Amino acid sequence: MSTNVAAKTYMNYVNGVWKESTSNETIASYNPANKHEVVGNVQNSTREDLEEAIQAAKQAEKSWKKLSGAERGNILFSVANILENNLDEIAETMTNEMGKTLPEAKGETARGVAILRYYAGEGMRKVGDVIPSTDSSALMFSKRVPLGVVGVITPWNFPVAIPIWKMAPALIYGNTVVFKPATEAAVTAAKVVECFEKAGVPEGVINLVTGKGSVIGQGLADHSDVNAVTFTGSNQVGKNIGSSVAARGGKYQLEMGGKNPIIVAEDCDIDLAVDAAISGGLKSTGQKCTCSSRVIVQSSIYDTFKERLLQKVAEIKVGNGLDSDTWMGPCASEGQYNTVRKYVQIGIEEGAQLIYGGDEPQSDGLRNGYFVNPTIFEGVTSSMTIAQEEIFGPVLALMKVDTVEEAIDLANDVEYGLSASIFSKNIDSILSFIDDIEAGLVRINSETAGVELQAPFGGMKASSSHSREQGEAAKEFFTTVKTVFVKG
Ligand SMILES: NC(=O)C1=CN([C@@H]2O[C@H](COP(=O)(O)OP(=O)(O)OC[C@H]3O[C@@H](n4cnc5c(N)ncnc54)[C@H](O)[C@@H]3O)[C@@H](O)[C@H]2O)C=CC1
Ligand SMILES: O=C(O)CCC(=O)C(=O)O
Repeated sequence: MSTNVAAKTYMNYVNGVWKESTSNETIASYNPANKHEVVGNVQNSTREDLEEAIQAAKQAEKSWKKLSGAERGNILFSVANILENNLDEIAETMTNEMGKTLPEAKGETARGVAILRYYAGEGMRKVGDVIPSTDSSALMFSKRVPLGVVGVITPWNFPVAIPIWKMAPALIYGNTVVFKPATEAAVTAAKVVECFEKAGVPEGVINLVTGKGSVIGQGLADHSDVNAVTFTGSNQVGKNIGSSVAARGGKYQLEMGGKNPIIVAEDCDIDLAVDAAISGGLKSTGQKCTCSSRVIVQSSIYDTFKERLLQKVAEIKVGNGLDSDTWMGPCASEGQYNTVRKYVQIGIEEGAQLIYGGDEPQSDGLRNGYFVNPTIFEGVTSSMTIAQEEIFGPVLALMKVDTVEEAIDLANDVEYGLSASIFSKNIDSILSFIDDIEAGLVRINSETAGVELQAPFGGMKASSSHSREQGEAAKEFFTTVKTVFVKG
């Protein structure tokens, strides 16, 4: 464990108090644009720390759930205002900590504000239905009630939006939270939790415990006082969490990987499709579960599409996300950088043709960061590893097909089913795509990435545990239903 004394050390937040871990150890969170810069040190927490947080959350739930939805909503409105007032600082921390460009980080933080306001409003909306009883003198109704303590385990790629789209609905419906963020974004997470503290969220209602996934994340999954766990991250970790929570009868929700296709049909607006492949595939350095990674193009327009794509990709400026002319920042960590390099090598070895990138930018200012150039392969077939596995990097695989039917079959030929898009002006192709594509997010003439907070979000197949997040769908996960029968 390295502690950099020059960088600030961030504490856990347990029962309304910022406190050190009982381990007396911290973990450094590095700037991926400059691997020598420590953005902050976070607590390397122990199971003892976690136990204290879970018990605080359990205790706090008794009075938190007794507040009216409107009262809880007022507190979330306040969190939203405080986050908005601190937007620039939090966005800058995000860029420093995980590399996405400052405009993207600001956009994400503003989205966090909007999500908080959306769920604050939910506090005033209905939590049940009156159902006619067969007994005419009885009143029967359903009432949604909180689950109890919710464990929130989040990744580094959306360090503000993902924690907030899990914590805000958990809280508004009366649950309390123990939040374990990815270490690569834990400083940003601490700043988000500060907004909840400043808004007057009562002690124990939200708790932050940083540390290793195998200790704190698994500890949440295993603990019988944690009634539900919501997770976003890799498939491997997600599946383990799901089985651990299920084994003790808890509720779980997993949002995991994608291998999202964009189909480019011969009748489409090619320039729009090129822009969508670039924006959907390479923004955030390809580190979104909704990123386009397979570009499936009809053969009659393949050469034109490829030529325009190569022209546009050549204009991309890779650099530090804080620089105003940077379009694409670094990979978020050394591990992520190594993963991208590994997949580029596998692509070459398996016979795909590398037609752009695959290397690092050569500028002196970028040597200390985890930068890679945007990368394009062609001649990719469905059996290749780079057509099947989530890379989570700026790598596009071009695949050629003769018909839209063939394109849809190819698009479905992966274990994932998160997001998928088609570019076409033909209504028959569009309708077939809507019906036949195996994806939770179906996008027509629009890139695969892009999520609206008021709509259900989640995937089919191995991409999720089949529940949905965000919008009204969140109510399904964060509450359970009582059916009440009243007779005078
Ligand atoms: N679907 C998505 O949005 C994301 C997908 N990924 C995928 O996962 C790959 C690896 O990224 P990682 O950051 O390592 O993801 P990860 O799945 O290891 O980490 C996600 C969260 O789970 C926690 N965690 C790790 N091991 C755990 C364990 N054994 N028990 C409980 N919690 C645990 C982490 O600390 C973090 O908070 C990426 O290359 C990408 O393919 C990563 C981040 C987000
Ligand atoms: O595309 C988005 O805005 C959300 C993506 C996401 O949830 C993720 O990458 O984990």
